[in-house]
Amino acid sequence: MTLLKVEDLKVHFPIRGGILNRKIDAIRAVDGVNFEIEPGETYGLVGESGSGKTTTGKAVMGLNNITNGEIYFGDELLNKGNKVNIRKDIQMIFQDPYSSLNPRKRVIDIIAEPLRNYENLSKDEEKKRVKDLLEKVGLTAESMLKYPHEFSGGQRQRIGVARAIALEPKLIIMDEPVSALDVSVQAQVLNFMQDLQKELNLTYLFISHDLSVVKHMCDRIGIMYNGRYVEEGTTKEIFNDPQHIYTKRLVAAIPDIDPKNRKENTNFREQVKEEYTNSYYDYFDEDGLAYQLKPITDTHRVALPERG
Ligand SMILES: Nc1ncnc2c1ncn2[C@@H]1O[C@H](COP(=O)(O)OP(=O)(O)OP(=O)(O)O)[C@@H](O)[C@H]1O
Repeated sequence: MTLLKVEDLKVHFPIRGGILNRKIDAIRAVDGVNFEIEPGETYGLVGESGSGKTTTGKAVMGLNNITNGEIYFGDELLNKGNKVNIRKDIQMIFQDPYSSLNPRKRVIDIIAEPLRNYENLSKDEEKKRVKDLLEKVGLTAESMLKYPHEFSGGQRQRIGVARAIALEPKLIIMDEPVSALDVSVQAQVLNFMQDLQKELNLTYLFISHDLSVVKHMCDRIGIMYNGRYVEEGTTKEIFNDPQHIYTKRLVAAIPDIDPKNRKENTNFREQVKEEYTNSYYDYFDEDGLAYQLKPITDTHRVALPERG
């Protein structure tokens, strides 16, 4: 059964003004988004800053009121109207381990917090659980008594992961989990998250602006632009056969790693540049918004205008 199903999700934030502070307009942060995530997969949500990725993740987590739509977790509808129920099966890891861990709390209190909210453990049981969680993320039991500033960035992200897995969730939403880390540490943390996924049967919603990271991590990818999807497909479809000009631009901007493909990539880049200059606006409606997605294979959907 599908683990997460998001149907026609809209999250609009009111813009207020005038002397009566009335709602005069709205920021359409998420504007009609549909996607499904299967158990065990890593689903990437990609787009530039402001495209609505974080707002989508927070809506699924129940951290935002929603304006419209339905969010299903398995066969359970999570939202009643605009309020989304918080589930312990869904946890979120944030971008910046420096600011998402309370600097005044010791690691034991940080990791035990969700346990204290949901489970009634004795002090000894709690200590044992925290020790096991620390071991699972590759940290020693002594870490328990330390404060976040005593750890490196990569270690802090591991503490965040230990807290996120404390309640044995099924789905983890990761919002730019490695963007704040040194490049040398990023691969280490990503590989560790992949290992953990296999070990604990986790499903990931992986939010990122970095396509090379997403390529490494994800099975399927949704590309967002301005609150809407422009394309969705398997990682192979998105990277080998991008259809929307916005996706093509993102893919063309990835630096060459393999010198064998350099000529091919330069040709692709030139082609995309030309298409961008000549036909960019054909890909959007008169308000500059993406069209409805249409399937071109069983797994690949693209926001292209009606032709003919
Ligand atoms: N609480 C809020 N109130 C008003 N506007 C908001 C709020 N949260 C987000 N927005 C706006 O919604 C839009 C989408 O923001 P969002 O953070 O979801 O984008 P993003 O793709 O995750 O970008 P980033 O990677 O920079 O976080 C932006 O225009 C943002 O300013």
